[in-house]
Order: sequence, then structure tokens, then C-alpha cells
Amino acid sequence: MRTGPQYLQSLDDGRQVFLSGIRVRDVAAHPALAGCARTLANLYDAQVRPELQDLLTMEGPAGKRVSLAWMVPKSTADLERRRRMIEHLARQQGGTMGRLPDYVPLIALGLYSARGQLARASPEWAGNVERYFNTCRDADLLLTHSFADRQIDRSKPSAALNHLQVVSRDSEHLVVRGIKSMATLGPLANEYLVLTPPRAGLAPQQALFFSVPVATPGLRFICRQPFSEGAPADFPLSSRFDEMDAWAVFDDVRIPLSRVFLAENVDVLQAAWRQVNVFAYHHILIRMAVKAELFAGVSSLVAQQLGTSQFERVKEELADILRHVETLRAFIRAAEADPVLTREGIAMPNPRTLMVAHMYAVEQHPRLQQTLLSLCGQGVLMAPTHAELGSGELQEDLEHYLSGGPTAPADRVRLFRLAWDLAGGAFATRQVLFEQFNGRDLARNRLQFAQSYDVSTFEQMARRLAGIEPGEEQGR
Ligand SMILES: Cc1cc2nc3c(=O)[nH]c(=O)nc-3n(C[C@H](O)[C@H](O)[C@H](O)COP(=O)(O)OP(=O)(O)OC[C@H]3O[C@@H](n4cnc5c(N)ncnc54)[C@H](O)[C@@H]3O)c2cc1C
Repeated sequence: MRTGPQYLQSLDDGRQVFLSGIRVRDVAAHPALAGCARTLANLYDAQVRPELQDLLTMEGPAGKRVSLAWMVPKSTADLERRRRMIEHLARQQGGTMGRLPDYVPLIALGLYSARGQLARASPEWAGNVERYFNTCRDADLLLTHSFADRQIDRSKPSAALNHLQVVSRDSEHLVVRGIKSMATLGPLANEYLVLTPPRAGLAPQQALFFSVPVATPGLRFICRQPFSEGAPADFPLSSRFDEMDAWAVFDDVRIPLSRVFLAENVDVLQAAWRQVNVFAYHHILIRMAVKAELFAGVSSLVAQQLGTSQFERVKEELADILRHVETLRAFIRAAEADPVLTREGIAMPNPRTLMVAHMYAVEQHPRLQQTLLSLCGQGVLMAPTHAELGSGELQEDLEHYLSGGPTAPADRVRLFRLAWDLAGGAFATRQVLFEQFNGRDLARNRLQFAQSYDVSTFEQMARRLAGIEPGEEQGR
């Protein structure tokens, strides 16, 4: 198992990462990335702490400890064990980081569980997936992934757009060119798993599942504007948990055939897709439930701070947040208690329950932010920085006018600055977008759910109660 320092050292591998137009030579030390890198390093350190071994690790096939993130679940008990690990890791950041080291292993598990479908098209692909899964587990690698393609014109068929695609091949490689437009954590990962999602009018050369090391020649990551550059005391979340999103440009990148899991086969891609993604929703929901716990905690403290917690309206708002926490927990436990077993006996948390739960969680998330802001009032904006609090000229005024509440002025400021990072600032806006889109977009998930739901027995009951005889309706 790797430690934090070993993880940080692994990032010094010649990777091509650009931020504000400039090549970053040392990602672990760059001010915009260092806070998040340290957060990830702390998680690697946690898994070698003796008291956390049972929670975060398991015995691997070679008898050595490996991360529990790579468990292949066979039962409800396994899914519950995974949940306890995810909860523990997510609570370290209040659920505000979606791409911890335990996330992409669930997409790799999806691929692993879809090996049967891949093998029908090419036994080599299935073998490659198995080797990849085992290698990443044994080397304790941090993975990032992309399925999103660039937004140019969504009304056009995929084949008419220059999405990432195979441009040539030799006996040992595919050569791919194009861009993946979202690789969260790409600059701080070791491995990059790339998946084409099913799209209308997908050209065969665009249908691809493969993985490469982040430091592969020809692969460049271009970061978005960072939100992490404030002082940790003033920006307690964004300074440490800004998981950088990046474009990944493939400039004729050579992909060894041993790293290809599917290529140029649209039918198999469509058949395997749902299984590839389903395990990740378990993680998303558990993390979103943890984030809802944080909203509940901050909202409750804010109400105490402002002396509003005894007002009926405020109590109701707090109760709504708690109801949301418990609803998410109930969904998660229901999905674990009623798993669907794959042909190889791998336990998938119930996919339908996960899908409904995810739509509910995404719909409710903006409300959490809105509720917290409404409970804060002006306080969330008018919280001075720690530098201002300690500055000679203003210190007296600030301390005088911020005192009188249940806590010292400095703690009051800490609380409201946390509330701002969680619900008000740029980091919080990215959280809204992330929750809305990281499990594909809500509108299309809703549509897919409606289309895949068999309502025939409900219709039969309605017909019976209406007195409509079977086969009587027009057109039947
Ligand atoms: C912060 C953040 C981090 C992310 N991290 C990752 C990551 O690490 N890896 C990854 O693969 N992806 C990631 N994503 C991207 C995510 O996969 C996409 O945002 C998601 O799939 C939606 O695609 P899009 O953003 O291109 O939106 P689009 O597909 O362009 O959609 C834009 C809007 O148009 C609507 N729309 C588009 N087409 C249709 C249609 N046919 N019918 C009806 N409505 C339509 C959508 O509902 C949406 O409202 C991330 C996204 C965000 C915001």
C-alpha cells in the first residue's frame, strides 16, 4: 500500500499539465493544486494507519493488504462494508470531493463485471480489463476517468464531430486523436481511464474504452481556472478540496493494444455501458448523503450563532435537511439490501433504486445551498478574512462588533467562511454543476428512466378499475 509521500512522489513523472496557459513542472507544489494533492496524500497515509486497516483495506490475492476500493462485492454485506469505507473517506472533506481514490475503481469494477460482454467481441479485451484491474489494485494507483466529449453542436450526430477517435493502428498500438472535455483530478492522478458514452450517430472509430498512464507522450491536461488560491483559514473547503477539472488533449497518442478494453464496436459499447457505470452511483449517493450531513451541521450551527434556532420556520428548514439525509440513507440501504447479481456473481447495488435515488439527490442539492444561504442572511457575506481580523487598525472594530453571540468573534467568522465556501462562492457553484452533471445530466437520466420502466402492470390495474376490457382500446 502506498503512503502519502509515495503518492506525491509518483506525480513527478513528466506529465504535461497546463494551468493559466503555463506548463506546471511540479503539480504537487503548485499553489493551485498543492492543497488538493495534500488532501489526497492524507488519505493514502490513513490507509496504512493500523486502527483504520479493517475499515479501508482488505487482504489482496497475494496475501498483501490492498485498498478496499478494489473489492469485488458478492453480497449485501460486502456492499455495506464498502459503504462504511466511502463514508469515512468522504467525511474528511464533508462530501465535497467526488473523485477520491475510491471512486474510479468502481468504474473499473463496472468494466470488470462486463468482461463477459466484452469477451464475446474479443477475448483479449476481457483479459486486458482483468489485468488492468489487478495491476491498479496491487500498485495502489489513483485513477481519473473521462466519458464526456466536448460541446460543439449537440444537434449533430457524433460521427459529424471530431470526437476522440482512432486515426491509425499498427500491430501493437491504436493511435488516437481528439479531446476529452472533462477529466476531474486528471492533473493529480496516475492512470487515466477513457470511455466513449453511447451517443446518437456514433462512428465506429469513436467507440473506445482504454486506459493510459497520465504521463503518456502526446497527452496534455489543460486545467480550468482554479478556486483554491485563498488562505485555508478563510477558504476552508476550496483551499484544500478543489479537485481540478481538466481537458485532456490526445495528440496522436499511442495506446498499447494491451490497454484497450473495447475498440470500434458500437453494439458492444451500447450493451456494456449500463453495467460499466452502475457501481459508481453507489459512491455518488453515499458521498452526497455525507455532504447533506455537512449542510445539516453548518445550518444548525448558523442558526445557533444567530439565535434563530427556536423560530418555527428555522426548525422546519433544519428538519427538511435532516429528512433529506435520512431519505438518502434509506435509498442507499435499500439498494444494498436488494442487489442484482451478475452472471459471475458480482453484487450490483440495485440499479433501479440507485437511479431513482440519484435523480432525487440531484434535484434536492441546490435546495440545500439555498436553505443554508437563507439561514445565514448577511452574515455569510460580511465575514472578514483572518488577516483583517488580526490587522491593527480594524481589529478593535471587528472584535467589538462581532462579539456578543454564543461564540468568540474568530469562531463566528470561521463558521460563516465555511458556509460561504459550501453554499455561496465559486467553489460552491462548481459543486452545483458537479452534482448536476457528474452522473450524466438529470434531464436525460429522467428520460432514460421513464423509457426503461415497464408500466404494463400499472396500466392493467387502471384498465380494470376503469372497466376497460383488454384489447378494447383504440388501435390495439
Ligand atoms: C464539475 C464537473 C466535473 C465533471 N467531471 C467529469 C469527469 O471527471 N469525467 C467525465 O467523464 N465527465 C465529467 N463531467 C462531465 C459530465 O459527464 C457532463 O457534464 C455530462 O455528461 C453532461 O454533458 P455536458 O456537460 O457536455 O452537457 P450537454 O450534453 O452539452 O448538455 C447541456 C444541456 O443540454 C441538454 N441536452 C443536451 N443534449 C440533449 C438531448 N439530446 N436531449 C435533451 N436535452 C439535451 C442537457 O440536458 C443539458 O441541460 C463533469 C462535469 C462537471 C460539471
